[in-house]
Amino acid sequence: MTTRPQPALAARDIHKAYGKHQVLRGADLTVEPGQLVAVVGENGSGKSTLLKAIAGTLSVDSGEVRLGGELGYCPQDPVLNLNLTVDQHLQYFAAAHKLDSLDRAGELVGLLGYEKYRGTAAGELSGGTRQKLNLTLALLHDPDVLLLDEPYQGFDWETYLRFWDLVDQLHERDKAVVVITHLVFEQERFDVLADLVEGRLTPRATAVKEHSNAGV
Ligand SMILES: Nc1ncnc2c1ncn2[C@@H]1O[C@H](COP(=O)(O)OP(=O)(O)OP(=O)(O)O)[C@@H](O)[C@H]1O
Repeated sequence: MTTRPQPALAARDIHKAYGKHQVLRGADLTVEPGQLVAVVGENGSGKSTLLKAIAGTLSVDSGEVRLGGELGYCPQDPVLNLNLTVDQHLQYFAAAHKLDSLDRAGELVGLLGYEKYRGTAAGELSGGTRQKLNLTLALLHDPDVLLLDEPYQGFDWETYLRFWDLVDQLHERDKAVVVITHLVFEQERFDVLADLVEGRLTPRATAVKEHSNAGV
């Protein structure tokens, strides 16, 4: 008998209603290590609700989420303390994750190109730079499973391309990455597109990556 390696993420039969509005109706999502999955769907179809449910920041009505490693979650709206500087955020999050150094933080700040704002309070940052900090905080502890909710909102083109360099590096290092996206032109970057329709996910292997194991 062969044993399959444990998936990085397995969400099963997730149901979530807001009052009488049933948003998730048995959504399933399995992501293997090294897999890059896009969650696509119309506005209001429940993509952010699904990521919050998987991240555990929103309680669900039923269903189960299993993680094969540490989780990093980049929510759509940055959760920052507007009075704290970029460096203070990095220090506090590093302490919360019990990291020995800020090396990875420095690397990420350099990669996303916002070193000059390290001493600036979050409240004084532009929306795009705040989003860079939001993404940095999600990646700081080098998680195995990453949930990114439209992570490049407000990024200029150069930063957008750097974001994809970063995702490529994570992909190569066998991290599992789930990205909510609206951009049709970037969909070929993914191993799997998962359509969220009527509260359930349906996988499609992307044309260029049909070899990959569509794990939804
Ligand atoms: N806290 C809440 N209370 C009540 N309804 C909510 C709440 N959050 C979301 N909803 C509703 O649930 C549905 C799904 O919302 P969600 O934000 O998950 O969709 P989405 O697919 O991420 O949308 P978008 O593409 O616009 O970001 C929407 O109809 C939304 O109005």
